[in-house]
Amino acid sequence: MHNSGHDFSDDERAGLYRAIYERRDVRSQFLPDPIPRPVLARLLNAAHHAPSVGFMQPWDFILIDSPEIREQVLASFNEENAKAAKNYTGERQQTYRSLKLQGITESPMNLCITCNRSRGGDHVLGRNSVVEMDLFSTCLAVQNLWLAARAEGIGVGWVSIIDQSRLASILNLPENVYPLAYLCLGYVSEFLDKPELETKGWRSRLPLEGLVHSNRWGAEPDDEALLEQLRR
Ligand SMILES: Cc1cc2c(cc1C)N(C[C@H](O)[C@H](O)[C@H](O)COP(=O)(O)O)c1[nH]c(=O)[nH]c(=O)c1N2
Repeated sequence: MHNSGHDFSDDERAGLYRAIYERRDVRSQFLPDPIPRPVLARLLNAAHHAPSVGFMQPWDFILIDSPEIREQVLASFNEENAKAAKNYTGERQQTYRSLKLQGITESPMNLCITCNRSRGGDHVLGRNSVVEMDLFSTCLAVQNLWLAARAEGIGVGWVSIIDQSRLASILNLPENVYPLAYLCLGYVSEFLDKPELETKGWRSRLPLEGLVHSNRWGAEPDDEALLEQLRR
């Protein structure tokens, strides 16, 4: 059968999967080396080629190198992180406190990807029933950038332990613009083999076979051949 969409070479396909499997959330391994502008432009362009509801392209990219702004963001992180630590007790809390959950000042740059909730006007194609579709679209821009960064040898860390309204005010965001992702970017000393949360015993990857259902929630697929592949 001729399949003209099957036009990735084996190497190209392997490269894409490699970026997917070897992408990591980076917090501790940042090097101070600046990101060359052509590389940064490629990452932003990768993000800008994400799918978006009604082709809304709700994202903007705030490049942050100001030490003062980063210190303000870090202060919000420290406050929110102290609150978050109180959700745990005993050994779990000790483990939580031992986790490094941001690289705001060590990374050579921070990037906030925002979602402009009113871009495209009142009626965006595909956003009529579920208004959050713009946020989901912006998440895809984040993931595009994250994968492209991996292929460029650049680590990305997502810091969500920040008060969003404080972040919006630090970055001077207009009313309709939501600070969707606060990211730390930079070259790294290494990409870890596994998520740090797994290595540190916080949580491990769930078996995929238990997450695949057939037609209705809870019904295990009776496709043994597929299940066997999923167990690998
Ligand atoms: C929306 C969102 C928000 C956050 C994260 C991720 C995502 C998708 N992650 C990273 C997260 O812990 C990590 O992705 C998982 O542990 C899996 O590890 P790898 O990304 O595969 O290395 C993350 N990590 C961290 O150290 N501090 C944080 O605030 C956050 N916040």
